[in-house]
Amino acid sequence: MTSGAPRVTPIVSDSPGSFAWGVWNQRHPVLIKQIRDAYPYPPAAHEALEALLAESIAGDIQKLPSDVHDFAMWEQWCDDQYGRPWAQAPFLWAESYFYRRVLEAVGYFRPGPLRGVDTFAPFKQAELATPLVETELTALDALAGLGLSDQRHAVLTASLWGNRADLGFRITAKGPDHGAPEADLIVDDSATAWVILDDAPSAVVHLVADNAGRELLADLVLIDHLLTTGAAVQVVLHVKPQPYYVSDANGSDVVDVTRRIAAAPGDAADIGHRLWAALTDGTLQLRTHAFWCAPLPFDRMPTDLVMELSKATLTILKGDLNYRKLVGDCTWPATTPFGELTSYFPSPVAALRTLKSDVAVGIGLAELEQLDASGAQWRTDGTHALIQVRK
Ligand SMILES: O=P(O)(O)OC[C@H]1O[C@](O)(CO)[C@@H](O)[C@@H]1O
Repeated sequence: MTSGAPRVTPIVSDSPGSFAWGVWNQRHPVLIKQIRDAYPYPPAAHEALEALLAESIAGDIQKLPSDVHDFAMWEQWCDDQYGRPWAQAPFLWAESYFYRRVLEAVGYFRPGPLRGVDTFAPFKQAELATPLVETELTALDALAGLGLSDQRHAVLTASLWGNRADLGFRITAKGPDHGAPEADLIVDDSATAWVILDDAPSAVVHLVADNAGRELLADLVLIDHLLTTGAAVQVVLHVKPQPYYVSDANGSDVVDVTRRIAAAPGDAADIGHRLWAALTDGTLQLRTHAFWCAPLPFDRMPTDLVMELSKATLTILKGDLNYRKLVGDCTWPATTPFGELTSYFPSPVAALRTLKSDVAVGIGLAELEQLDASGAQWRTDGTHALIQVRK
């Protein structure tokens, strides 16, 4: 390298005190305990979970057993990481693989009574039962009385800040998980997103979901708004094919949350029934793909997914992990243009993300200096957010 520019490298977890290090050493021990307590797993599952925890904190990365259904896929995705210390593997790669190994430890894909039972369902269900959900559903009564631009602002920002409610993050997060007064939207390109939709005669929006529970609830309200106002003629909602990153949404979460909205009093019930009808008639399509749980950035998306997303008028990517996969989980200078890093993406793209990991791009220099000078953990504590759009 001849220039003096800083070298951009993948984020790894080997630096004690770093955010990534804390995920393995502080967050995961709590998470593994929560998983062990969530179901009456047999002794072998408890042992496998503890062994995975020890391996991932201080050991080398072991392969999945060769008889698992997705062994060949992981051989393709493995990127030569097997046999390396976990802490030296790219953080993005290692975390996704960790969640696959959790499923292996509890026998999620193995024959038996708990086969296919969502490892994280008890956490997701508890979140849906909180009084906050009731409050949020009641607040929907005020939506219809707003003008279009206020409605747009309300549904988009609810979907954005809903991302703060993720259950993996809550394990070590300190602040409140709702209506944070200190919350700060660092970049707001939302006007561009609406222009993209308004300029298209029959817009089709793809929304790549993140968490179930309150985040998915807000995403579904956004989807209903897009469909009822005609901003989109069709929405395609992408969810994970299996339990992942604790609270990531899968198909049954969409059904549960839609039912929960429809069962509420007031305007929420109408929204819930409209969503149910849209799912039934295909105006709202539900999709999944193995790649959504891959340990890889989106510039390595397989051709079938590229083809599918290339039909989108706009793809909305929710959450922190999708953001890391979109821009690359690397030590980018935070002023690196968002449009430059996402130019490969097959459609115009909007990222709605609260910051819960070190990666951040597309931030103005003055703003960045101010944030850094504040002394706050703004990149990781979930108090800040971005709405970034590339046409
Ligand atoms: O649910 P989200 O917004 O994708 O956030 C999950 C985030 O939590 C973490 O798992 C913490 O490790 C991040 O790695 C990840 O980006």
